Amino acid sequence: MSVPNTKYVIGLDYGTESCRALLVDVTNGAEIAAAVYPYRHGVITGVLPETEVELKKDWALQDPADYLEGFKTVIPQLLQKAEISGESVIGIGIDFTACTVLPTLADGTPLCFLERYRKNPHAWVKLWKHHAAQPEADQINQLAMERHEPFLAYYGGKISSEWALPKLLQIFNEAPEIYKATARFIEAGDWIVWQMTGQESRNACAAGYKGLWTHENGYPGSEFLAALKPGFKAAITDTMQGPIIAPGRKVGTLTRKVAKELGLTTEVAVSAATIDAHAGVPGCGVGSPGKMVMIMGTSSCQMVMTKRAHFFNGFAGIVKDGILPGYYGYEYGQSAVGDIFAWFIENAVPYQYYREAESRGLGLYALLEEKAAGLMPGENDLVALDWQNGNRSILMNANLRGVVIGYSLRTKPEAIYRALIEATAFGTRKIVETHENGAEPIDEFFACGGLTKNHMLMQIYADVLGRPVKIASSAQPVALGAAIFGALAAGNAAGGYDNSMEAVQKMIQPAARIFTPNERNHHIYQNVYQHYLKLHDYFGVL
Ligand SMILES: Nc1ncnc2c1ncn2[C@@H]1O[C@H](COP(=O)(O)OP(=O)(O)O)[C@@H](O)[C@H]1O
Ligand SMILES: O=C(CO)[C@H](O)[C@H](O)COP(=O)(O)O
Repeated sequence: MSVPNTKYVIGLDYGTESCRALLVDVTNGAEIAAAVYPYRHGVITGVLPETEVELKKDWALQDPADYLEGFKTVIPQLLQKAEISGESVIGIGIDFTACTVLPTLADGTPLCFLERYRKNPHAWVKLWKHHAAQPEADQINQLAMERHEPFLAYYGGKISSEWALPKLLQIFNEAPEIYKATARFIEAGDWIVWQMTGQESRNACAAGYKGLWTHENGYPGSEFLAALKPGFKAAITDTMQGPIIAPGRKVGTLTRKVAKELGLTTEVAVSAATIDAHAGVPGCGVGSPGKMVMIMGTSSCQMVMTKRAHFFNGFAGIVKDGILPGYYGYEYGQSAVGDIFAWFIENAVPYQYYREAESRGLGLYALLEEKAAGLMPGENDLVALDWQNGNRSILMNANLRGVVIGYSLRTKPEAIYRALIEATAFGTRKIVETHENGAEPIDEFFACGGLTKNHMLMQIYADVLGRPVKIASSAQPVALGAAIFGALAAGNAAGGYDNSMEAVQKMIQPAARIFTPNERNHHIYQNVYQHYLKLHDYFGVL
């Protein structure tokens, strides 16, 4: 039951596999209720739903109907679970995976909702992990280097095939009729805000990290676009324009129709969207520079803020005020982490392990964690590269692939599983060293995301980094970070906040657990990491 006069905010975290929601007491960040909506169509690969249309390799799509069903399912569930009335909700914040983009008509109707386009894969949402636009990214990088385009420096010297412009250029190259019908090419986070408020916006976070927009220079000019492809020169001005609004700023309030459908009022302020990883920073209680937040899920992102801008190769993006206002936000990433472990479980575990797990009432993750925890660092004699879905940071090349060396006839599945986990930790260490060499020292590490429930994995990360890793107090820190942006959009007058630092201090509890490095293990990993670096430098130049 609600406490009289308590005000609440809602955080919506649209991850790769599901929409997670929190109802939060705005005065202290207490998590009153939680709800999850697994996407009905999940990640679309292989075949387009309800058709026989086959998708090529490296394609990854989603159905925007799942996103609508997401908030329409979880928000009423929150109110019901908390037994509160909608009148006490003052704000909503939304974080979304990015660059997850869709083509729509001028009124926001997704092209894949229209019968005439539904069978064309280019009419659907291109999920952040859609890597089929690598040739377009290669062309953009090559031309930008030749023309000394200023935007390249803001992406560490190379943009990813995951970003918006390669994906739009792929549509232009492969589906002219879809490109012609595209009035808006919009981030899914901004599209959801649009559906809720009727107001179109482009959040400064995704525009900066994924859309080639910079505070200093705006979007790349039409000359550059025309040099890419003559008919492409108006691509950005035609489809990606819209007011650039920083996360935490109010875009609008719920429309009457949406408010009624959700059981909320039309007074509810909706913040500009942000990227899921970036919401994890305030959600972990970080509001100042020099602290790296690792958001560890299907993929991983490593976020850190600095007082001033440093330009060097290897980061995925730098945006002024991109994470929180007043600082430069750096983003790094690993395109596959949890995905690697899911792939291993689905493809490389013998049936005896499934039978053992079933007979003991364990999940496969738990069984593998138990067996792999029994191995000492280095005992598996294996070294791996974590590139099953390419390398985002620091090499920015989606064509790279995974490597495991050291197999013997004695190699067991748990040894391989542990080597894959160690490889993702080495990949994170390479990112940390690149940032500290190019920018400023990192004095604290925080982690959140689905992988933090694997304590063996978290201990390996602490041992490989040689640094303590603090685990977020919240079970859903990304959604909590989104709720903070909802409180900022509502503002102090409505019971929220006007200052992000105050919101973080009031709404976030101290870390739930700290994994501290085991010195002996760290010493062993120092040697194994040298082998990782040799593989990294040898195979990283594909
Ligand atoms: N115990 C575990 N150990 C390792 N990986 C796990 C474990 N549990 C889930 N995963 C992986 O975590 C990923 C989901 O992460 P999560 O943060 O929950 O979702 P999302 O990436 O959609 O935000 C999946 O790739 C899954 O394979
Ligand atoms: O590139 C991104 C952030 O900048 C994607 O949003 C992120 O990699 C996807 O996160 P998750 O794997 O946890 O869904």
